[in-house]
Amino acid sequence: MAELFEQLGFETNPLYERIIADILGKGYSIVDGFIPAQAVEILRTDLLEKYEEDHFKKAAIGNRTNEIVEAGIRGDFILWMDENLEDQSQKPFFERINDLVDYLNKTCFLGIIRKEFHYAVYPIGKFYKRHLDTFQNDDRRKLSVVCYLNEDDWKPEDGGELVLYLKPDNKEVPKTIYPLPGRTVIFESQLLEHEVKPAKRERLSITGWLKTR
Ligand SMILES: O=C(O)CCC(=O)C(=O)O
Ligand SMILES: [Fe+2]
Repeated sequence: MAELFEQLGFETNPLYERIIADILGKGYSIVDGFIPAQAVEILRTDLLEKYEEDHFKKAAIGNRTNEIVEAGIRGDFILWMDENLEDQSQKPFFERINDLVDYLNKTCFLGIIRKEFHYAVYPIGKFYKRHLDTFQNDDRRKLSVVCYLNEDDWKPEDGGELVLYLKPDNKEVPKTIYPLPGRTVIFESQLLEHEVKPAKRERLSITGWLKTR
């Protein structure tokens, strides 16, 4: 394959190849430093500014046209991001995502033509119960992408772990992932149930989906 890519003038990217192999092999990939530290800081400042200006809303369950706020299921606040606004703080993030999407489309025939991302804040004590990132009658979400924007001194005791419920050989194996700044988790939206454990400190992130259609 590498040789064919070479003939086509296509350069293989070892990191993206690792992400693809992870997802195909175990359904998820964790990439530390996917968002460089400086960009994380700029995004965090942007998020907090918008949060303090009250632009966020209580996150709902169901899709965008059928939303129900259920505090017993999820307690985070979100703000949808709009790439077209060309917000300078968000530009490096979207460039990074678009580069990955281009690569996935060239190599995996995933046909990702849409994406949606939102900032999320989990205030202290808030969580998101076990769920799947797909809706009834809507299977457009292929990959879920979560990028953490927490402070550098985030510790395991701060809670807010993402738990992926893996099912190798049909046996359930929980995988706990700490929301460390710059860390990005990519997983199969339709296959992997997951939850966010209660945050013991304000927890900041970007969550999004790479979609077909
Ligand atoms: O923030 C996370 O770690 C995951 C968030 C999540 O599962 C969601 O927003 O659907
Ligand atoms: Fe989710």
